[in-house]
Amino acid sequence: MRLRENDDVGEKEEVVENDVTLAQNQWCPVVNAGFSSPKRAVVVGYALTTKKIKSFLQPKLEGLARNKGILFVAIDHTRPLSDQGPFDIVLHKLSGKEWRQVLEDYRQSHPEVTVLDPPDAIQHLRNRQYMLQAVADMNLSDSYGIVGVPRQLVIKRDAFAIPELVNKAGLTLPLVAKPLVADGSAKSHALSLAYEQFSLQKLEPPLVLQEFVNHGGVLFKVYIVGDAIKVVRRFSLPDVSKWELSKDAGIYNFPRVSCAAASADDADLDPTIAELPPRPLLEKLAKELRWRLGLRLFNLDIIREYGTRDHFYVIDINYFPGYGKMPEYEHIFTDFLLSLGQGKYKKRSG
Ligand SMILES: O=P(O)(O)O[C@@H]1[C@@H](OP(=O)(O)O)[C@H](OP(=O)(O)O)[C@H](O)[C@H](OP(=O)(O)O)[C@H]1OP(=O)(O)O
Ligand SMILES: Nc1ncnc2c1ncn2[C@@H]1O[C@H](COP(=O)(O)OP(=O)(O)O)[C@@H](O)[C@H]1O
Ligand SMILES: [Mg+2]
Ligand SMILES: [Mg+2]
Repeated sequence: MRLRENDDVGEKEEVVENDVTLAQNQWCPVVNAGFSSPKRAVVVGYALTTKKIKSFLQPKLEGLARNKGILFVAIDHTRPLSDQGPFDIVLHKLSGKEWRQVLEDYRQSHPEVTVLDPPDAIQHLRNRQYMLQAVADMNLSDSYGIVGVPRQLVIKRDAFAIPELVNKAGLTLPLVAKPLVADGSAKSHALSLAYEQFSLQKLEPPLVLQEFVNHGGVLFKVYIVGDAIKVVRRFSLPDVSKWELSKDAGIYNFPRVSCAAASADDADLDPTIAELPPRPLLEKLAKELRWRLGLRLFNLDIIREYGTRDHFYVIDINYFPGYGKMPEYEHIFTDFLLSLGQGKYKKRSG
């Protein structure tokens, strides 16, 4: 099977082909408490873009995986999935309707295989109208802080109507305009910052208009891998002042803000801006989102409203993000895959 390009939402596609068939049971020596015992390997079939393979499947990860008894095997797109493996886990980040259907059929016919993650749950994140809904529904507020989402408005068509719609909805400028579809294409990452009401007509729907929240130019990336959480700091868009707003600055377009954002972990920053969100708050948020979204591999972009200590906004959620940039991802990921594999064997024998 070959994946079709540009099906429903003009998706990016890059297919990696490989011809690998495994023997029915892959055995692999795992060093355990000083002596070696043969254990069945956890076989992870992967379907990833070339870019993702390069950033994620790094030699250190593969080496560590091998030592822990995890085998990564490339999925061959020219052959039926059921003829390959057998896999314990299927790890994927490819787009396209056809591929989604292949995965859904495979999940039905192979309930014993963990597909990371279910295609319909991933699909939910590909539309910015729904992406943050789960966070809004949670209404998380406790002694550690408040987590919300910026107010937003969906514009499907007719750019001329935007100023009036924004006015009616009571949204406050400046606004961030984000493409409605978040399909990983360059276009889906292009943002505009709109400072002035009538320039809003220049925007190109379909899009989401989100209130810009001043946050001191620092963003927190919260990486989630199953139950594990890691947070890093990144530089973000700078705050917008009243003075800039009064200049009627119009609209600024950014081809892609997020990928250019450097790490801010080692920067000398104002501690009131750089302090990480409280761990218990993130634990609660991640736990609830794993359940609500039905995903185990994702990250959240979180900002702290400038001038507050504990008002946070989730502005973006990404499926299977760039884990290569997450500290210690090799250990965290292999432990996670192992726990999935072991859980399954226990279930079978229990
Ligand atoms: O490529 P990377 O390592 O920057 O990872 C991208 C993510 O960066 P992050 O880890 O959040 O800094 C990136 O996150 P942002 O949307 O940029 O916040 C996306 O997850 C991106 O996937 P896609 O293009 O939306 O399908 C991710 O791209 P893919 O690697 O999945 O293509
Ligand atoms: N509501 C917002 N308020 C302030 N800054 C924002 C807001 N939304 C996005 N940004 C900035 O724009 C960047 C990209 O937006 P994001 O929604 O994360 O899109 P992408 O999916 O392309 O990463 C963020 O990393 C942040 O710097
Ligand atoms: Mg982002
Ligand atoms: Mg994103």
